[in-house]
Amino acid sequence: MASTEGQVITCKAAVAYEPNKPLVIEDVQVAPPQAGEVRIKILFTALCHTDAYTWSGKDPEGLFPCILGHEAAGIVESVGEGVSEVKPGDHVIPCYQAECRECKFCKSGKTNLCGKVRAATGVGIMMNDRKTRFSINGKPIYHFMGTSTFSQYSVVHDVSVAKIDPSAPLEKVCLLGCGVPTGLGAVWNTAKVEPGSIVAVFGLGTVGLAVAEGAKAAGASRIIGIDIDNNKFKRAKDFGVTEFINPKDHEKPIQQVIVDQTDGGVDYSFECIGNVSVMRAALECCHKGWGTSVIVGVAASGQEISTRPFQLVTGRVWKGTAFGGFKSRSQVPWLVDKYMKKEIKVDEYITHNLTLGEINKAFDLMHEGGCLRCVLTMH
Ligand SMILES: NC(=O)c1ccc[n+]([C@@H]2O[C@H](COP(=O)([O-])OP(=O)(O)OC[C@H]3O[C@@H](n4cnc5c(N)ncnc54)[C@H](O)[C@@H]3O)[C@@H](O)[C@H]2O)c1
Ligand SMILES: CCCCCCO
Ligand SMILES: [Zn+2]
Ligand SMILES: [Zn+2]
Repeated sequence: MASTEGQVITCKAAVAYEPNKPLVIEDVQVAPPQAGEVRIKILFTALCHTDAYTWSGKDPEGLFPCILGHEAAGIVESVGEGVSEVKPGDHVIPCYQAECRECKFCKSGKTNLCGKVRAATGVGIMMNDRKTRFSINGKPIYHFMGTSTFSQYSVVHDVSVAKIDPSAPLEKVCLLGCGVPTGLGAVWNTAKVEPGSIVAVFGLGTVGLAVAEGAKAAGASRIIGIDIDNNKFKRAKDFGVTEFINPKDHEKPIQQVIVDQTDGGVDYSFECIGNVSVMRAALECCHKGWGTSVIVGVAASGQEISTRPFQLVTGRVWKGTAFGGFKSRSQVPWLVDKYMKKEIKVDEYITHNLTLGEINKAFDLMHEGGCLRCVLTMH
């Protein structure tokens, strides 16, 4: 039993007090887990663009002050009443996409979404008492996405914790908390790309590269990478991209360029940016009759997509994905096992390693073209 069980833990955390203001490393109090909750010692966390999106203030669900972070790995410190699937000492990955296995969503067999704790995680609190477990000298600090991994300790719902192989390197598999599974799953679960398919990937960041890796594993015959930064192509080839198009090199709309180069359009396309104009292009570069476009990027609140209805009437399919359609508690352990068997990449997505104290520098790096994922050591 941890000596801290049942105690308030004071630890370091990066607090977002206001949109776009630097994160502040503070001594934060983390209350013990209540019923159905798990307190995790976060050892490693990566940064994702969705953290930056909320930090920017453009996310209506963004509440301040809060502790961001949702792509991490750690060890269970203590559990609340009724928690049976994890115990202190277990190696875990916190999951912003919960999996209760009891709600209408979990039982539908049609989605990886789960409704059990969303009403709380969407407003930065915990289900049990609708309060936060974080505070600074008595002042509450909101949770984020039910994970808040930019803290040395965090409290999450038990349905949002995936128990993983304890031999897996936490400084690597923390990436299996968001971006990499999202890209792989967009291909394997959401689109179900078949061997021989022609695939277009818009945006060659971590998510887009994971889409390319997933498409290669699915046997795609061509994987066309589209990015406005030419420097992305060289590295993208290592992930499976076979051709590269920079929209800036063409007068014609990018969807027309792709249609012309693929005898009528691609079988599958993936938007991995969060740009609603590109989402339209990604749909319209798909083949008439069957082409399917998957929206992965997170667009700013209030943004809307548009196309001519005839694009869909003539057979194109427009869909989206959250966490790549993976059921978190069930499939994150499977992804960790695939990594351990060298069947999927993780190391290759990590371009920088910093410490919690350097988190603002890490966010600056994230906005630089050369950064895919930066992993922070939390202790
Ligand atoms: N749906 C989900 O579950 C989920 C999960 C993780 C991330 N996301 C979202 O996916 C998106 C991508 O994440 P990421 O970490 O790979 O981001 P990233 O910023 O690292 O990559 C985006 C890439 O798009 C390129 N780009 C920008 N504008 C472009 C344009 N107009 N045309 C072509 N290329 C363009 C950039 O050069 C960059 O290479 C983000 O919006 C993120 O919030 C969604
Ligand atoms: C729930 C869909 C969006 C999650 C984005 C995580 O980066
Ligand atoms: Zn993310
Ligand atoms: Zn559920």
